[in-house]
Amino acid sequence: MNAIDYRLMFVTDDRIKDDTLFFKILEASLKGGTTIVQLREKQLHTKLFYHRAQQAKSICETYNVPLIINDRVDIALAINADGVHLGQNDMPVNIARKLLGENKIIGLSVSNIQQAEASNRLNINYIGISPIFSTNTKTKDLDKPMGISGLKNIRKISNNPIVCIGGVDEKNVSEIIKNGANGIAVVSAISKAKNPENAAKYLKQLL
Ligand SMILES: Cc1ncc(COP(=O)(O)OP(=O)(O)O)c(N)n1
Ligand SMILES: Cc1nc(C(=O)O)sc1CCOP(=O)(O)O
Ligand SMILES: [Mg+2]
Repeated sequence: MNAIDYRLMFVTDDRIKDDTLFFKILEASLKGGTTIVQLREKQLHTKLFYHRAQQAKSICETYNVPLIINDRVDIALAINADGVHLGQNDMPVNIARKLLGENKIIGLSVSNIQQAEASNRLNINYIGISPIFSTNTKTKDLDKPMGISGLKNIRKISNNPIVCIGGVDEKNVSEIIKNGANGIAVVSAISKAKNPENAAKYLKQLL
């Protein structure tokens, strides 16, 4: 697998139901310099998720940016996505790896130091510190924010690239990177911006 650029992960916003707007924002984020996209749909039926994934893949390919799928290994396989992002309660990493093969990206959420330690023994490509700060975007199953001190502790022991998610915006991105993260993952900082392309550009400049 080529080296993956984890600097700016745009996580799509499943609050946006209108497909035209959804893909307009995705494309704007790519024009602004998003380096990797995570398609996250918590409510869509499988068929609609699959169609969104297909269209997202074709857009990402135009920009030569990898696309990973949140939670759903089956959708990732169906569209030949570049990988998946898994949480602690999603499909076990070893099974996902068997299904996807060695050349796909697997990201895993970690919310404490024990999970970060355990993740060193897994065949993954990056960890997502989840959440780094508080967020209104995800309301269910959200762990306590780890903050910069949590990031520092995990940086000391982790063998994996680190991507931070949760409440990340232009005000805190520099501090996150200074303290050892390889990248940030954002929903609202791009999807809720008046101009998503400029928002992505600005975040990218700060990285
Ligand atoms: C980069 C990144 N890190 C963490 C998460 C959270 O994943 P998960 O814990 O599975 O929660 P859901 O996103 O599925 O609600 C993430 N999506 N991306
Ligand atoms: C999808 C997701 N997972 C999180 C976790 O901590 O597990 S926080 C989150 C949403 C992040 O949205 P925003 O950039 O708008 O704060
Ligand atoms: Mg999940």
